[in-house]
Amino acid sequence: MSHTTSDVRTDLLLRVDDLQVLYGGRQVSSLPSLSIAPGEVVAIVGESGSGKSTALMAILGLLNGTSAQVRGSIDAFGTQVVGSSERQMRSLRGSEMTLIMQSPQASLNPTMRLRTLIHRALRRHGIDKSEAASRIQDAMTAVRLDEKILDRYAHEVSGGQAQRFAIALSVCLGARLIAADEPTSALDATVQLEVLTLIHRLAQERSTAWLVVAHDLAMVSMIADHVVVMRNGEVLEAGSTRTVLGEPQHEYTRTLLDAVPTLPGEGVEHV
Ligand SMILES: Nc1ncnc2c1ncn2[C@@H]1O[C@H](COP(=O)(O)OP(=O)(O)OP(=O)(O)O)[C@@H](O)[C@H]1O
Repeated sequence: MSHTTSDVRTDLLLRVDDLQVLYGGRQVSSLPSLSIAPGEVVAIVGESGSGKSTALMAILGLLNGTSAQVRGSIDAFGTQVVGSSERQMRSLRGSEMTLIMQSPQASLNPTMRLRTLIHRALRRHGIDKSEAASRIQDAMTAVRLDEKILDRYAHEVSGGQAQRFAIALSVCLGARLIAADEPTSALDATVQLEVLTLIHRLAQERSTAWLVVAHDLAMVSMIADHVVVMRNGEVLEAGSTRTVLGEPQHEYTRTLLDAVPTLPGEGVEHV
């Protein structure tokens, strides 16, 4: 994941250099270097307030035009996110890269059936009806959800189903990078494992890249290829998950690891 400026990789979907986010002159998040290629899962971990979500929001361009001061370079799909207009970012978000929230039910419009939501999203991105039907079928198969569920409203599905639906929506739109902010925190343990398995499978089978914010290292060890450990707005260590979690260099990472109870059962291969 780390690189030097001479190390040019043409397959990268995302490349971040010297990112800093400040509010009122105070640095709340920074990422010196991060890159993601197709099929890679990168996790940003750290305790509450360490700056994980802020980094994710900056990468998605969601801090552009806010009181946040964003410095550095974020190249997403060849577009420079820092300083981009909301119009430019909108065409990128929802097609090339999407965001999955902790609780998708809260962000899904409660007055519409899931089928309407998915059709509207596809229409907004210029996908016609016949193409939409085949994309929906493909995405629902990918996330292992029965298409019948599309006749329901968001409040009529479980948290796990809603999260799968949110992922299906991203798949439908053709997202090559899915950013996810604590995608399993609101789910119970068995369902968490199902969603992690799904993330892992989409990365493996469809080369979907993932940037996942998490505080749960058990989850990270199951799905992530690379991990970035943050504290107080700074990166403490970063590298392959095997190295960072297997031989943590920083006392803080060891503390986070000590806080992991036991890894939940099988279902996903450990990286
Ligand atoms: N709009 C804002 N204005 C001022 N400070 C902010 C703003 N948004 C976030 N912060 C600050 O930035 C810091 C990092 O917050 P962030 O939400 O990125 O942390 P986090 O690691 O994702 O935590 P959590 O796991 O609790 O979501 C915090 O100190 C927070 O108070």
